[in-house]
Amino acid sequence: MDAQEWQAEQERLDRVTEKLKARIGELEPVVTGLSDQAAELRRRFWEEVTVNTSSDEEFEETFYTIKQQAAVLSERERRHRLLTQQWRSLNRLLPSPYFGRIDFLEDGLNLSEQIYIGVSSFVEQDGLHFLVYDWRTPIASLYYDHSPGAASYDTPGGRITGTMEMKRQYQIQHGQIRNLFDANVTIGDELLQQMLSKGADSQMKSIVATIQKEQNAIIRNDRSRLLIVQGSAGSGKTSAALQRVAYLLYKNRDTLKADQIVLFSPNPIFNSYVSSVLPELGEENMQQTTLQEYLEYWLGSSLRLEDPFDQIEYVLTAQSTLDYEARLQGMKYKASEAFLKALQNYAQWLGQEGMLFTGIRFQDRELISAKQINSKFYSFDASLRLANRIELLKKWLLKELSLLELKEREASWVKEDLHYLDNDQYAEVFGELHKDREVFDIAERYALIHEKIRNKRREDEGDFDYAEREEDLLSQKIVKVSFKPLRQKVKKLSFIDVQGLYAGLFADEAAYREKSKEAEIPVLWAEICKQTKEKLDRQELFYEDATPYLYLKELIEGVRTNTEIRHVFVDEGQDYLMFQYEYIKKLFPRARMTVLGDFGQAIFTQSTKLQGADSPLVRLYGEDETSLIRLVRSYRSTREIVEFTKELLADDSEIVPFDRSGPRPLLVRLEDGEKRDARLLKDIEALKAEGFDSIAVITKTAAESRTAFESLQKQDCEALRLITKETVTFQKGVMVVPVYLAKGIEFDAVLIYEASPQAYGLENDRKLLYTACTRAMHRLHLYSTGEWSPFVQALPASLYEKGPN
Ligand SMILES: Nc1ncnc2c1ncn2[C@@H]1O[C@H](COP(=O)(O)OP(=O)(O)OP(=O)(O)O)[C@@H](O)[C@H]1O
Repeated sequence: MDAQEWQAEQERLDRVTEKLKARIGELEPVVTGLSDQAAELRRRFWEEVTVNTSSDEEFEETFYTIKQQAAVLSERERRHRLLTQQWRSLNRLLPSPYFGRIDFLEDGLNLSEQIYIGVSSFVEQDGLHFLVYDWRTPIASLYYDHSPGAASYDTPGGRITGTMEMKRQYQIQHGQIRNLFDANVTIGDELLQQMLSKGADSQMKSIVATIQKEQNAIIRNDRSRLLIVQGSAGSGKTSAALQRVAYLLYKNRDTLKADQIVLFSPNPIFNSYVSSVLPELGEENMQQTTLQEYLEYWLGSSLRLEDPFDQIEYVLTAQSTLDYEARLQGMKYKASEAFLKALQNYAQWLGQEGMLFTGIRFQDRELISAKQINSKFYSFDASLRLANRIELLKKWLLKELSLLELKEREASWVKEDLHYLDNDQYAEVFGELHKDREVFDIAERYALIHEKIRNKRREDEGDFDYAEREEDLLSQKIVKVSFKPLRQKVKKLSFIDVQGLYAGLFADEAAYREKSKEAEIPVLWAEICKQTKEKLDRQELFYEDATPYLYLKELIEGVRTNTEIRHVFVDEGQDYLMFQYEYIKKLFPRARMTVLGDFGQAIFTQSTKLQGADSPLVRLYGEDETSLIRLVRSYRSTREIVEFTKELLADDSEIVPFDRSGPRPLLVRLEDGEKRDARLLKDIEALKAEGFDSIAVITKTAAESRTAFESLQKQDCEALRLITKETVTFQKGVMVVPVYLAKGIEFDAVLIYEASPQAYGLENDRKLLYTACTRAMHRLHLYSTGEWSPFVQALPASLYEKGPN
């Protein structure tokens, strides 16, 4: 770029910066002023209103003044919100107002427009000229989708075609241009190079300046009900998902609020890792949760749910015994479509017989027995759905409770209780007996007049039957309060013994066949039954039982839904079962779904393929409503690391490294654990000295993490952290972490603690090792105290260096 051109750009930047400053300066007093005004207005609300009710006209006038005052206040508050938002986004623009420019000549026009793109828009005072365009505007997609030449973009009014004459990128800091690139093919590899060669951070960064074309397609996809993104490790799935949230919030800003979007994350630490991207883009965070949290919420507190991390820990660490085999078979079966069908058949069977209820008890007495409930239930029209009959049953129970409550008022314990009431309860009843005495002066005056007009006195404690009425009311209250929990239980449908019903499926094989009409029963069914029941007897639930349990519950009780949510994002989507997708779909009937995942990283026992003809996910909403986007470029790791990790996968997954170079992965074999730890610590020190400050020692399991942590600590490793499933915030530093908790996160350097066949020997371990290694951005080391894992042994020697011991 010649100096003159650079100079011209800097001058333009200076002009924009000046205008930004001026606008911020203008807004500042207005923003603070408006805020003070609104507060003042709220404080003095009643002073501005003269309440006069002496005549109808006065009354009406008072009413209108109040309404007017409220409208003024709400308008001030709205204006304040808008201006504050504007003021904030201008402040965000100030240090670096834009990152891109395109010159676009629209067909049919003879003058090309210079379009500068930044994190939000900045318009001249005239309201017509955009000094900066928000990256989410339709025209800005030119920047992401095209290189100079013929180009087009879509607007709500149709497609605009033309010619892109130039595409330029900027790195601006504190109002100074640090770098300028004229890009001709994709969005400047050079800028991307610079971004990617930086160190890992404790928080994910926004990528708006360098979004790639295929990522832009994900971000702006508006068509499908279900968008599936299958992308290799480090291809920017999570990044694209977060920018997509920002895009949706911008595009639908009048109708969509951040809390109408939910992101399902793989673990709590990931939540913390991604939580700053949207605020950085000036948007509020969407709701973030884990499926576990959701399942626990809907299960209620009666059952303790195993979490997926304990489940995977069991799978990875337990010995191969009959119990273990049965559990694995159980997990597989309980995730299958056959089991889903079995539950549906079971629900049908329950329509005819076998429902289980718990009686309604009160003070050691059975008010309504389970048998009564049962016969009432089966007295309803058998053609009605289970859930509808349950609804009728609930209504009936509430009615019965009202009748019983009425009777209960006469019970001797109620009379007893009357003597022990406190003053507050009396005061409450007094208030109720005098409830037609108004609190406000105006209203009381009105009531007095009314009394005179109707010539009817209001009731009073002077009345002869006051004491009797007081006692009645108090008794009524006492019983009502005692019955309240019963009513609540009925409303929550706790009279259905769902736990018993679920356990009932696991009685014995013959019963199961009858209830579920299932023909193919797992070989170790007896063992599976025993395990499931034992767990339930302890008021616990295996993780694999959680979704089927809730599914059965909903078949009986009716589906619970959340109609507020409009967009659901599922990250690490390969780790969810079809059962769980069905559940999420039902839970959020008005939402569109975006599922992001990588089958190469499917480390849980059961997983869902996201693409291909055999992907069950496509059946969720049907092919017509589903789009699939594949990402194959990997941005996280250096070329050498990607080439190494790619070979770890047995299939021919297409994974293309971004061309950023670094040292080849290092393999270090040591005689024993002690030597390995010493070597590892030395390497950590060397990596720190090189400037890397996010270093992870990755183990296969949590148990191994703990051992590694303790033994490394003994050797005096400073500030080492152990990451467990309880860890909720992600910080930079040196840490020991089991691979399944490092999902979705990245580190400058990754050290695989033990890459021997004992750790990664079975076919199931392949993806674990792959997932662990793909967390590395710049350096990857593998250590072993024995042989190398067969997956490492199979790699061509040209892909790695062998370290000195
Ligand atoms: N267009 C881009 N510009 C700059 N950086 C990018 C871009 N796309 C991805 N990256 C970077 O690549 C890294 C990986 O991105 P991200 O975590 O979104 O990938 P992922 O596909 O979700 O990975 P994984 O499945 O392995 O967890 C991040 O550091 C991200 O900032």
